[in-house]
Amino acid sequence: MVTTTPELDPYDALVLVSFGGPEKPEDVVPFLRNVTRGRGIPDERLEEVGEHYYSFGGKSPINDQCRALLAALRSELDRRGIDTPIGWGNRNWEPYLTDTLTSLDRAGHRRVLAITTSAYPSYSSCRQYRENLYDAAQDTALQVDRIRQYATHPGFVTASVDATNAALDQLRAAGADVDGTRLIFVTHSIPTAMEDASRQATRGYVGWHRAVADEVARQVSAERGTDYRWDLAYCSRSGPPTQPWLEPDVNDHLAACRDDGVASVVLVPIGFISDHMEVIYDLDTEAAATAEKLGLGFVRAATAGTHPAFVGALVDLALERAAAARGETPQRPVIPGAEVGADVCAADCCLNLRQPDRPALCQR
Ligand SMILES: CC1=C(CCC(=O)O)c2cc3nc(cc4[nH]c(cc5[nH]c(cc1n2)c(C)c5CCC(=O)O)c(CCC(=O)O)c4C)C(CCC(=O)O)=C3C
Ligand SMILES: [Fe+2]
Repeated sequence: MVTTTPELDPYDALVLVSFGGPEKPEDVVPFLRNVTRGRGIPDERLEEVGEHYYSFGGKSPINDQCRALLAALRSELDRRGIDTPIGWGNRNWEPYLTDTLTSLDRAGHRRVLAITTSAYPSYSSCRQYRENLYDAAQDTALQVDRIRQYATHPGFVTASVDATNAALDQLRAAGADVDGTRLIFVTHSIPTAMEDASRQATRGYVGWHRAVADEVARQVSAERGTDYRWDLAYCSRSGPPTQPWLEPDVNDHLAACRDDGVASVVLVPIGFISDHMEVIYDLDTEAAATAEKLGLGFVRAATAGTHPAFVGALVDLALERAAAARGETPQRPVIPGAEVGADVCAADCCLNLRQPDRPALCQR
């Protein structure tokens, strides 16, 4: 029989919702087809991205990272005496979200709380997940809610602060004078039209990243007694060259930093929660090579991964969402001056510019 634990009532199941990635070389092309269906990405870009995967044996690290996060969430729930099951479903690869929700439905679950591996507003990181939840829940009796967009939660920021400090320590151990190190916060580029749409109902994709970057830099600066300068740069641009995307590209920005007299940099990938392909290829391979060529000291800080502050924050966010679903008014921790993410998005949140009428869950 399906039961609920009081803390998570009314939810009787949790589900981790992620992007998905190939497990072996034969998966790469079908995975890329799933991701890019109807998105107008040039073939050359797809071949290029396919090579990124093949250069790592055709396997993305993202699925193993989801398994590690699931195990960490399970331990944290157990530690708090919460025995609610937690499932896992992806948007673009096995285990597919549709199959996961179908099995939860067949097992008698009714109210499911989704935890996405994407922390910011924007069509790609918010609404697209909610559209996929809508589609996946279609033939079930499930009611699916989602934890709020969480990048501005203090626990997520703590993980990045620790990672930035560790990266600065590593640079110093290698002999760099880290007082002048530039912190370069990095996230996935998106089309500028998608950024504009994200500002309709929230402070936007860029605004959220700037708030997180500012707070990480502030905490790191305070702890180390040095006023660190920071910038926000972007990776993983795709789409046709005629379409404007957020800039500067991280590689161009490294050159600009060198021209500015900077001797070393720490790249802090605040846009991603784990070391998936964008991180290990676009940053650890490509940007690291650019830095090497420029003679810049370079360390890439860890992503949140299974940092205890991050895992604890996700469980806190689930409890917060459950309290709100019960009609209570929970505390909603947020970093200073930043926006609290929405549990239930506004109708015009992160609009789908291609298919404005496509239905999505977790909105008014
Ligand atoms: C904001 C954002 C996140 C962060 C939020 C989140 O985590 O969701 C993210 C994550 C990811 N993106 C990933 C992979 C890909 N993204 C692509 C394409 C695109 N991403 C976009 C945005 C984002 N993407 C956009 C605007 C496009 C253009 C096409 C479109 O408008 O949709 C393409 C197509 C080829 C290419 O163009 O690069 C691939 C293969 C993987 C898996 C990595 C792995 O396998 O380890 C992950 C975690
Ligand atoms: Fe992407």
